[in-house]
Amino acid sequence: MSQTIVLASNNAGKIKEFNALLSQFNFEVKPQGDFRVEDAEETGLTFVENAILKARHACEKTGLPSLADDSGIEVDYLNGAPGIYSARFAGEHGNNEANNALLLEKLAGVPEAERTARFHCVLAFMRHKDDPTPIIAHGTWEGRILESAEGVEGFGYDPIFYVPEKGCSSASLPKEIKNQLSHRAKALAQLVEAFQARQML
Ligand SMILES: O=c1nc[nH]c2c1ncn2[C@H]1C[C@H](O)[C@@H](COP(=O)(O)OP(=O)(O)OP(=O)(O)O)O1
Ligand SMILES: [Mg+2]
Repeated sequence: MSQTIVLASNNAGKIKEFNALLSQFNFEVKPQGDFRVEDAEETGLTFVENAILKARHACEKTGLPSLADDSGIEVDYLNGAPGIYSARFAGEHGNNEANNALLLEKLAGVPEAERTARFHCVLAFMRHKDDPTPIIAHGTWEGRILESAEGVEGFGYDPIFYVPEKGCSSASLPKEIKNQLSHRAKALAQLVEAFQARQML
């Protein structure tokens, strides 16, 4: 019998990646949209708080265990912005084109060496809405911000995120490669270790 886990996200790009990344496990992972769960309010001041808020909200609405992802990009030249506000950087939540355009504009004329950035992904797994010990995992992916968009794969900031180890943007990588290298892949590997330590796998 496979256990159902709700994926506490309404982001289609993330949901696709999780489907691929989680296919090796014996869980049935269903996006919260299947249960008509709407976005939780992301009022936290850290990725960790927001991930817990989202996971708790999905547990509350469905009565099932849930996994949430709060992620974003930290740009050194902007002292860490957009960070936890990545999805709403240009104002409208989830407008990737506007977010990318604003980030390129803020970095106009900034030399390559000062364009360093990293993606963060924090995962929170909760067994139920009152779970006092959510499992938290965190992965990062180092790169820098390009001067213009490149590539059509992925989502969000992928077209303007340069991956030094591959010499191209993350939107130019086949999804299998992104899923080996990304902040999300690393966080998930950490989550799996925590599941193993708790004898959940
Ligand atoms: O691999 C990635 N490649 C490109 N961009 C990415 C990635 N991972 C996160 N990001 C960006 C997208 C969004 O601007 C923000 C996440 O915001 P975040 O609130 O966690 O997600 P969201 O509101 O889109 O969906 P939801 O909260 O329903 O999971 O960081
Ligand atoms: Mg969100």
